[in-house]
Amino acid sequence: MYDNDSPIRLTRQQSRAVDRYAIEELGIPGVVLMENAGINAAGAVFDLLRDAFEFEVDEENARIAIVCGGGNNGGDGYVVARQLKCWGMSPVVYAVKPVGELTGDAKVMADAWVSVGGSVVEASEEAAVERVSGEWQVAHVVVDALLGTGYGVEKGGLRGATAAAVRAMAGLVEEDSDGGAEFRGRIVSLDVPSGMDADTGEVAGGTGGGASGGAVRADQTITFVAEKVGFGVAGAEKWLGRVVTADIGLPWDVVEAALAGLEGGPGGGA
Ligand SMILES: NC(=O)C1=CN([C@@H]2O[C@H](COP(=O)(O)OP(=O)(O)OC[C@H]3O[C@@H](n4cnc5c(N)ncnc54)[C@H](OP(=O)(O)O)[C@@H]3O)[C@@H](O)[C@H]2O)[C@@H](O)CC1
Ligand SMILES: [K+]
Repeated sequence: MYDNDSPIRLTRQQSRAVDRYAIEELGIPGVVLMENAGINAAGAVFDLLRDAFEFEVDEENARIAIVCGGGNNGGDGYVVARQLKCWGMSPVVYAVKPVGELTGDAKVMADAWVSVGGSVVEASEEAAVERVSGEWQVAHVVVDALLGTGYGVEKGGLRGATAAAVRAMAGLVEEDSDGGAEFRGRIVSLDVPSGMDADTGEVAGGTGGGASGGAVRADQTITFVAEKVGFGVAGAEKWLGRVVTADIGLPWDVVEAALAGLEGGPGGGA
């Protein structure tokens, strides 16, 4: 974690520039950045678990569902799963894209999770998500690793199994507030609550959601490097919950050097 209290907010382009600078200029592989992101996020999940369920949950009985998308945000989720397993927990990964169809860094991390004996429940069709999401109801922590900075509302709302998974996660909280089936867990989003546009804070369909709209309503968002510009927009706090910033193994002066190379410099949108 940085000790500078996230002094700036990053655009999507700036987030990408930081990753690219580390990979291309400094020679730090993308999987190293992803491992750092995931291990720091796992630490924050562990802290949340301890703080929220101090007297009833230990490593062996913690029920953790990690819902992974098909991009690098999903890759972070597979790292969180592996790290929590190192610490004695048995998280279950739910994958909206089959592990065999992943590419790049996310594929490396998903394969690593399977190699260490981790379990993956594949739910790449909407009906499958609806079937398995009942298991999230009894989780202590549901980790949202579906979409990060790669999603924008200009893409026209959410598609397929991802849309169903976002609806199911939103439903956990809604049922709770309606006095229906009680969800006593916490929802943690990695980098950005899935469905929120990191640049504008917009959510397709607004608060009404709809079949292809809505976003995950997180209790906590663990965001990488720095907050995103969209987090500062009025109304965004409804989706974000408490925001925690996690580093990806890059000292702050390196982040500033990466941003200095972009038009407008490191000021971001704060
Ligand atoms: N080394 C690095 O770069 C690091 C990156 N990091 C992490 O990477 C994240 C950015 O990753 P990213 O760029 O892969 O994008 P991401 O947010 O996973 O979304 C892509 C996925 O979304 C899907 N999708 C898109 N639109 C959709 C829609 N309308 N409805 C449904 N699905 C839709 C799209 O599907 P496809 O279009 O391919 O079918 C694809 O599967 C960043 O937030 C941080 O968490 C950290 O680990 C630090 C190091
Ligand atoms: K997310």
